[in-house]
Amino acid sequence: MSAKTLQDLLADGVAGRHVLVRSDLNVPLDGDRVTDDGRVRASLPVIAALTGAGARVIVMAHLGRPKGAPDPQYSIAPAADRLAELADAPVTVATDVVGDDARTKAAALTDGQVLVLENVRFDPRETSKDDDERAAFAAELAALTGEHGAYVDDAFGAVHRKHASVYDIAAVLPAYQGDLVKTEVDVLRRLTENPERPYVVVLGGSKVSDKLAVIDSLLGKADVLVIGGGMVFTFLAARGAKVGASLLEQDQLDTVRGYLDRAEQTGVRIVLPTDIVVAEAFDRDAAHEVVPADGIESSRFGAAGIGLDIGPESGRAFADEIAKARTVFWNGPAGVFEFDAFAGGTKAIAAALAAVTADGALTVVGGGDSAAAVRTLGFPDDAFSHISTGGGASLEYLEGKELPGITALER
Ligand SMILES: Nc1ncnc2c1ncn2[C@@H]1O[C@H](COP(=O)(O)OP(=O)(O)O)[C@@H](O)[C@H]1O
Ligand SMILES: O=C(OP(=O)(O)O)[C@H](O)COP(=O)(O)O
Repeated sequence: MSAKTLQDLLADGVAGRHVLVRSDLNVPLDGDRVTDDGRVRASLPVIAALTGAGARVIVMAHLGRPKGAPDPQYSIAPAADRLAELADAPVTVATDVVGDDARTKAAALTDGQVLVLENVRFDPRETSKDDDERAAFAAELAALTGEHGAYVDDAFGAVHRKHASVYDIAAVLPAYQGDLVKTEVDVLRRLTENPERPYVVVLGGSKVSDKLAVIDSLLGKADVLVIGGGMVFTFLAARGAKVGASLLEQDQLDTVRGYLDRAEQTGVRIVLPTDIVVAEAFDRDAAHEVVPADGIESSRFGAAGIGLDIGPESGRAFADEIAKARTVFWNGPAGVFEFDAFAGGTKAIAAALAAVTADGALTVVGGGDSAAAVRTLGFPDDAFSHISTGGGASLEYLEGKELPGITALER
């Protein structure tokens, strides 16, 4: 069965009804300053369509990965405040998720107003592996909508999560797909259905354990896998290099060796960096130097050195690969781009992607931080064919995996 859409909900009529909208407001912060508001902006059209039709909108979203309890550094408030600045409708913010404040403010909503709940991950049941716990939390979220509530999933970046506010809630309330999810899926479908070749996938970032598994399936789909970011060190270590204090998934070494072997057998090229920018510490002003990728511990920082970017030679080699592509998907910055000294690799990739886009290739940049990276490095959104709000979600879609947030709507 195909999912009902926002248009179906609008046609049913929403005036006076409470509508729970799951948005992805997981924005990068510097203290309580939003450094890239792309996800907030992407969530606005659905909220505006609903408020414009007289709905009482309750937005639920997560921010970061708190440990299932309130934690001020992960408060949704900065993202919600940004939403309040950008939205055409009046926006209030609750100080809890399903507690007294949320219930009181939800009940007080009038037509066309918006309430943003505190970070849904402040409640441990949101991400629980226990179906009953998640269902109980979903029921409490649904109860905020009173009698004729509805649910809209517009959080593309979180559709790969089997969480209460993404998955279980769709079994409690009439559920509809938001336009953002629909648009994202429509673009990604073009990458899975007969992509023009060469098809290059560029991976990086820090959610290494989440994203390593994707490589297995991409080996059957892409022609070239270009790997940078925190993911690189598990590959370098799998080939026998010492990686100092860099990010390393020790228990994935055998898996990665398997990927390298399979790539060789199947003729897919895995392109790894040949040089690395190694730093004394994970810090904006840390001393740093460029060393060969197989000699990370040969820097003056020895085994304490941390690889925070690919080196300039690797940046050029990655750009060359991208220049030959007709289809490119990129998720995950090549280095810690938030610090100028370690943004070179990400910049080289972004520039190569922009050039090949201008040359007619289909290019998709996916992920909260990847999108933030290209914007903070000064690339306009139209330098790429599409900037997706979801990194892990896009990758799992490209893998052909079932996405709980999408199947829940099709039930
Ligand atoms: N070598 C590295 N070591 C540690 N962190 C890294 C490294 N390279 C990139 N990163 C970090 O990865 C983060 C983004 O990763 P991720 O969340 O996986 O990407 P996205 O949000 O685009 O899916 C950035 O904050 C960046 O600083
Ligand atoms: O930032 C997100 O994903 P992304 O970094 O893969 O783009 C989404 O908000 C999901 O967050 P999560 O990976 O903590 O579940």
